[in-house]
Amino acid sequence: MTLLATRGLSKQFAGLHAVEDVDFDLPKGQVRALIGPNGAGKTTFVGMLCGRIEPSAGTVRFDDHDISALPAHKRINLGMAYTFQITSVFANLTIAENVALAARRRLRGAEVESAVAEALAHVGLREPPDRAAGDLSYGHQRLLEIAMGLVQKPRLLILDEPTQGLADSEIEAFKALIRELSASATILLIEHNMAVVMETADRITVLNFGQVLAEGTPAEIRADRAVQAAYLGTG
Ligand SMILES: Nc1ncnc2c1ncn2[C@@H]1O[C@H](COP(=O)(O)OP(=O)(O)OP(=O)(O)O)[C@@H](O)[C@H]1O
Repeated sequence: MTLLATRGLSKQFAGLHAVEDVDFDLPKGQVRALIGPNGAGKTTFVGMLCGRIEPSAGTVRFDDHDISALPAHKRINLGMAYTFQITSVFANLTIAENVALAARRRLRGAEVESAVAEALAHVGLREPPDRAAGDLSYGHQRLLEIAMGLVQKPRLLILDEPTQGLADSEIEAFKALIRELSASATILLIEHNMAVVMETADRITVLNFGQVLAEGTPAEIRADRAVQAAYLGTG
């Protein structure tokens, strides 16, 4: 079953085709990586999926409903969660308070507390929960954001550059986390770290100049000449 689909999805910024005519299908349960050179349109594309960026043309369907006109918060209520390159944690709140805010979208009372603890344990953020989020390193703020996404028990989890700022050991733990999460959620992963992409993704979509250049398994993408030329700089 297809959980998320786009048709003809496009975005122009003052004449620049950031995303151009993208048809994209993400089956339920898949871990899909979205890769491409800097400026290929990845963040713009997911911004349109989430309702943060208004498309110039095209449609987005989620769970077979046309959500193209829905505002971002309604898409979250349908089961989409996302973390962005720019962290959106509240710096003055504690770690636990940040996750609790997200948890209250679906839970009340004592359930919030246990869900917060569970989500923090899940992402492996080993920091005191009463620490101010603003005091965390960039990488740990990214993990906190993932916990904020997870606590909402999303059906689709969109992660934009989640390993940026993480130490090597934390990246290893992150790979395991993705595999574990894929049992209960569909995942769309924008990631520059090719080891993470190759080891966690079921399939990879490659964007280049706003268009889909290739799509396939990690092995197919690794062997694709056009991808090598455009993305890896070897051809
Ligand atoms: N708000 C904006 N106004 C004008 N141009 C924009 C805007 N947002 C993105 N762009 C342009 O659209 C193109 C796609 O950018 P986007 O950030 O989506 O790429 P990306 O693949 O996510 O890049 P990166 O890997 O560097 O994050 C780029 O040329 C970028 O400069």
